[in-house]
Amino acid sequence: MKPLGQTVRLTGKVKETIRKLDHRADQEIARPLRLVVAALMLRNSSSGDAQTIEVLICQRKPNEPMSLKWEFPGGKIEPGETAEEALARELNEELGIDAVIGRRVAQVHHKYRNGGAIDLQFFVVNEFQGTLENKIFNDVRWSPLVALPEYDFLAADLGLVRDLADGRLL
Ligand SMILES: Nc1nc2c([nH]c(=O)n2[C@H]2C[C@H](O)[C@@H](COP(=O)(O)OP(=O)(O)OP(=O)(O)O)O2)c(=O)[nH]1
Repeated sequence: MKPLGQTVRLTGKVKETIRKLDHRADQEIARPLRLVVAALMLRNSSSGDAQTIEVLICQRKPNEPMSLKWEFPGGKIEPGETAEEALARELNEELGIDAVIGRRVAQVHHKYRNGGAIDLQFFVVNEFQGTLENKIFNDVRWSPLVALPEYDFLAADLGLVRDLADGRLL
């Protein structure tokens, strides 16, 4: 038996293997799958005879990660919450409204380049009480569905944005 405190010499290959394992463990601990919910808040707008469906979109602040990208209002599900409860809470915190959460229309799994993965569920919101207030965003706008691809959306949203603009989802 070696006495305690004696240094064990590791070969370069063993050191490399340990370094890789450590690195993988760090990533898994630091970056669990984030469960996120977001709202497709819809309204009808009419000009003349034409009816357009508009959706509420929000721009992230300049000092946040993924700054100035556009997204749909929402956020992470907290422990003990259902997806609908989490979304109602987020809409209240971000926009000051009491929303009626409608049907779930899409679910997206996305891996960001920094290694973070998200599971994103989208719910329709057609009804809410209260006055919309921008509490945390750089900008908040109603956009016609067809105009959504003009905005610089978060990568995880791009497929959904295309489907909404092409009339494939709603
Ligand atoms: N609300 C919302 N989040 C989205 C969308 N698309 C998308 O990739 N996300 C991501 C951005 C965030 O990483 C995460 C939402 O978490 P969050 O609302 O708590 O925002 P956050 O920036 O504080 O997140 P984090 O840095 O703490 O991870 O989901 C979207 O359309 N809406």
